[in-house]
Amino acid sequence: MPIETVNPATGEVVKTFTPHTSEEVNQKIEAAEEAFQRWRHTSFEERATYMNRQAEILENEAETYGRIISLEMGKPLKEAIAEVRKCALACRYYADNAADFLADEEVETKADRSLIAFEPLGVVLAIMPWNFPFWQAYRFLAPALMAGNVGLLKHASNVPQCALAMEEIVRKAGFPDNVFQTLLIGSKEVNAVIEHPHVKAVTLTGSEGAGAKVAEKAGQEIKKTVLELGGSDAFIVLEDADLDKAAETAVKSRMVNGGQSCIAAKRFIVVESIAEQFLQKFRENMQALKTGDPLKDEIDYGPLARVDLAEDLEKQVKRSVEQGAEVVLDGGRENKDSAYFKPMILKNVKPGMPAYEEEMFGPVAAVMVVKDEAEAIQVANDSRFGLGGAVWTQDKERGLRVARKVETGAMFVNAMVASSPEMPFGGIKKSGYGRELSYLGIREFVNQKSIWVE
Ligand SMILES: O=CCCC(=O)O
Repeated sequence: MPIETVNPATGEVVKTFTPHTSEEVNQKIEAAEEAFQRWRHTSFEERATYMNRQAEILENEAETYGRIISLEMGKPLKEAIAEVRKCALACRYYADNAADFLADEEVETKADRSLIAFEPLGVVLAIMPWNFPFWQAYRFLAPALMAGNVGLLKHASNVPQCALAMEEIVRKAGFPDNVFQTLLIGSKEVNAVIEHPHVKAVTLTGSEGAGAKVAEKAGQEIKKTVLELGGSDAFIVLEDADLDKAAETAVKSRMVNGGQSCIAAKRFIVVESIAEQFLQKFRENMQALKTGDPLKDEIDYGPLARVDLAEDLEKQVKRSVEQGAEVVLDGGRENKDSAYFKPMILKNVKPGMPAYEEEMFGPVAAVMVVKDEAEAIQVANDSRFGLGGAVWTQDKERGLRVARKVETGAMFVNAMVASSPEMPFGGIKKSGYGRELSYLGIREFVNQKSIWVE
């Protein structure tokens, strides 16, 4: 795919970029390694100073960067601004806590002294997606730099301006040269970067296919990976749920980022005694959403990020309907050249249908009616994915019990799944492995070293 900015709202090619040559990439890797040899010896205080300055830049210029996000991938400007502000939170969180998270841990053994030290690994490659082009990169960047690592970003080909903007923000914040650089390369060039001896680890957020390829290559090179892949989160509505709140949140959770979020609710598993009531509210709320120009304040969702993504979603819906899914809210695309896709709700979604088995990365909700809590848990777990999920019940203890039985990296009771700097983020099954955010995230790319003194 060419590296270019295409405005998904209009289809206009706004700017094209010349990819870095392999020689340029090698120079950047060498420069990253040189930067690492100095950066690893800086204090947490010094790193935190730059990180906090970076947070200020993100907060003060949230609209400027938000506009780049909206231009490149089509999310409403207000959501893009919120995304940039969330990055500032992650910067401040790790600026405040990294020293504690990575402090030596004394351990009682028969030695005179034994401890676990956490030391940076070196150059880490981050392969990031277009859906939250700032947030996904920052949740790597903030802990990685605070730990004393340096970063190389290979961003999705449709968000080069976002990638370059982040490099610029790091520079403006005063970080030393080359601690964070963007590589303008295609996915074919990634293997050579992973192979490079200076590159010590890889983190990828993206598709299952991309994750498998990167993990395979990194495995050959014996390099650590963290993979944050797809999700098909269950949204379980039990008979004692607050249905108004559940239906309102169901829409928010399906439509977050225009439906293009790995942790968006995708499978709505509803107990039969309240299914019709829930569905009616869900449908009404979904129908009320407004679309249009991403830069307009009054819209709720913009276009999908690319026309081919809208085409793929359309095909998944078509195949599901051919196999018996019932359309209870009709939507989809108005013309074949458009990336706009109106929300849809499908009912009677059954095993074997794309809406049941695959991730639907756009505004299509799959509804499954079940007889009780036990069947809801069974259906929720009948998925290749295991990223997040939600359960709705007014009995919090029951919610907690159900949450423990659903096989995912995160469960939310009476709330939509969302990431926050304090809580670990990541999945199980085909949703990947490893964790981002929290103290667990910063410990992924460090040498957890045992030191024994007699
Ligand atoms: O697409 C997945 C990440 C979404 C988020 O962290 O809010």
